[in-house]
Formats: sequence, C-alpha cells, structure tokens
Amino acid sequence: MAAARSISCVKHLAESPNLSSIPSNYIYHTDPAQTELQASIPVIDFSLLTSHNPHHKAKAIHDLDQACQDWGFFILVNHGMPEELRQGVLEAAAEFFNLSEAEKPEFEPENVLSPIRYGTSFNAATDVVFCWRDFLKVFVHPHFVSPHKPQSLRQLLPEYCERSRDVVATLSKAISQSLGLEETEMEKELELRSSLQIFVANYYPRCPNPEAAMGILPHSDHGLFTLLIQNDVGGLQIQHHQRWFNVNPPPNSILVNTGDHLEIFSNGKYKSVLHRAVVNDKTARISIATANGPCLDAEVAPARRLVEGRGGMVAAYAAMKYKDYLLEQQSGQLDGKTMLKRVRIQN
Ligand SMILES: O=C(O)CCC(=O)C(=O)O
Ligand SMILES: [Fe+2]
Repeated sequence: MAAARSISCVKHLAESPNLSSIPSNYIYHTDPAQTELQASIPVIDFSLLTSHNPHHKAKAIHDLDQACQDWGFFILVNHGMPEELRQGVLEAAAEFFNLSEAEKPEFEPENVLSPIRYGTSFNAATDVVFCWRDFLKVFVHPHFVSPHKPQSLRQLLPEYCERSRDVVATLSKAISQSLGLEETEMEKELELRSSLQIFVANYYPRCPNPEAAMGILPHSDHGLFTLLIQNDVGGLQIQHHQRWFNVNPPPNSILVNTGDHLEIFSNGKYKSVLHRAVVNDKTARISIATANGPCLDAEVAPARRLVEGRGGMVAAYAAMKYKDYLLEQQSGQLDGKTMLKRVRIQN
C-alpha cells in the first residue's frame, strides 16, 4: 500500500524550468563538497580469489586483506559480471526514475523495512539537510521482490542480484581466511544462506549549485560488502586519513566497500569506510549500490573464534540482531558512523 502523503522528488524539482539555485533545506554547510584529491584505490583481481594455483590465491587474499585494512574500498576486476548486464541494469534504473510522477507513488513505503521503497534524500521524514538524491531500494534476498515496472528492471534484477551474491560469497570466504578462520565460518555464523540483500538505485539530478549540495551525506553502509556501479559520471568520495578523495573507477569494474557488520565481525580489523556522493551541474548521475549483509535474524558479534579462549582478543563490539541495527540506523538521520559507535564497547 502506498504511503498517505506523496513525496516530492528532487528529479522533479531539478527539472523545473526556472530553478536557478537550490532551496535552503538542501544547503550543506559542514564540509566543502569539492576536493582535488584522487584516490588510488587498490585493485583486486577477482578471478585469482578462486584460482587453483595456491600461490595466486594466497596472494589475492593477502591483497584483499590489505585493501580492507587500508582503504575499506577496492576495485574489483575480472569479476565475471557481463558488461551488458551491468549496463542493462543502469539503463533499467534510469527508466524507473523516468516513470512519470503519477506512476511512482505506488512504490512509496510504509516503513523502513518495506521491501520496495522509492524515496528522496535519505529519510525525508527526519532529515534536516536534504540530499540531492532520489532512490529506489528493493529487498531482493532472501525473498525476491521487484517493482512490476519498468519491464527491463523486472527482467534483469534477478540475474544481477544473484551474480552479485556469488561475488559476495567468494569475498566472504576469502575474508574468513584472511581473519584466520575456516573458509565457511563467516557464512555459517552470519547465516549468509539467508543473507539480506538490498538493491539500491540512486539518482542524482543535475544541480544548479553543486558546491553547496550533497548527493548523499557521509555515512558507512550497515551490511558486510556493498557492490557499486555507476553510469559514466563520477561523484563518489571516500574518506581516507580524515581527507576526502574522489573515486573514479575504471570502466567495467565493480567498486566494493566494507560495511559496519564486517567491522563488527572482524572485531575492528576491517573498519567500515565513510563515503558520500557529490553532485554536478552537467549530467545526472546514477549509481547502483547493492548492499549485502548478514541474515536479518542473525545476532551479530565479533567472530566467535577471534574472541574466545585464552589467546582470544577482547570483544570490541556488543552483539546485536542485524534487524534491530538496521531499523535503528534507517529510522534516523544519516550521520557518519553514529550507529556503529552505539555497539562499540569502550575497553
Ligand atoms: O552513489 C554513490 O556513489 C554512493 C551511494 C551510496 O553510498 C549508498 O547508496 O549507500
Ligand atoms: Fe553507501
């Protein structure tokens, strides 16, 4: 059922003929949006993570470990995702946002756990500063749903999401090993067979004052790994050593970032990374961020074998059900890593 009050999307606002500057509730005062710094993000050759050559595989796992520790971000190449599928999903997302204003309200949600959520900003009900962004979020696993239109999205979504989960399954095995655990330990403890996967399409229209607005405010993602693709328009920035860096991924690659639940599971070895999206005055940007987390009912804590026994580390995070974490994080305002700090134990 659609929400009682229809939201006003930023795409519609941006396309109004006389818009020369952004309304004041979109003005972001905290930090300048622009930076000259270009990130040199580590590149991981995905095919080597499943190599039959043990040296190649060990080297790839080592590189992944370093990338997650240093940046919390990496570029995946040789990932096996067909280029037509990547492009097709981006075009299908564009078609969704191009549906008429009369066609989209049926996708407005009742609450933050509704399986299909079309909206604007982050949480328009509570946001103080609005993001220059419209979004579509679809819960695609463990129970697959899809908006019934556009047809192209309905057709491509199952394969895109399944292939993304395959990528994440391989990453989870590699990360288990780089934590010194058995290959399947993460999968078992976090019940990844019923993992929550959310397909998020972001639409950032052209903006008349790009330096004063923000597409998505600084945040870390709640899950384990987010897979990100974009149309050929840049805008993603990540924080590294307290400074913001632009990220310009090579064509045909997938960007991956680590989320809060990887930080918790690894007991702080792999910190979730702060990122945000800036906007521009030339071209609309579309990104697809597929969030891959534990099972909603999993009680997440640092991996048991890391913290148990005599030689174990002290647990730095309290256990919390993923569903409760998600509900709390998504119900408020997007605010850096505030939610993660709530489960962090001050030792
Ligand atoms: O659009 C981007 O590059 C980032 C999107 C993002 O961070 C998200 O959807 O969580
Ligand atoms: Fe994100």
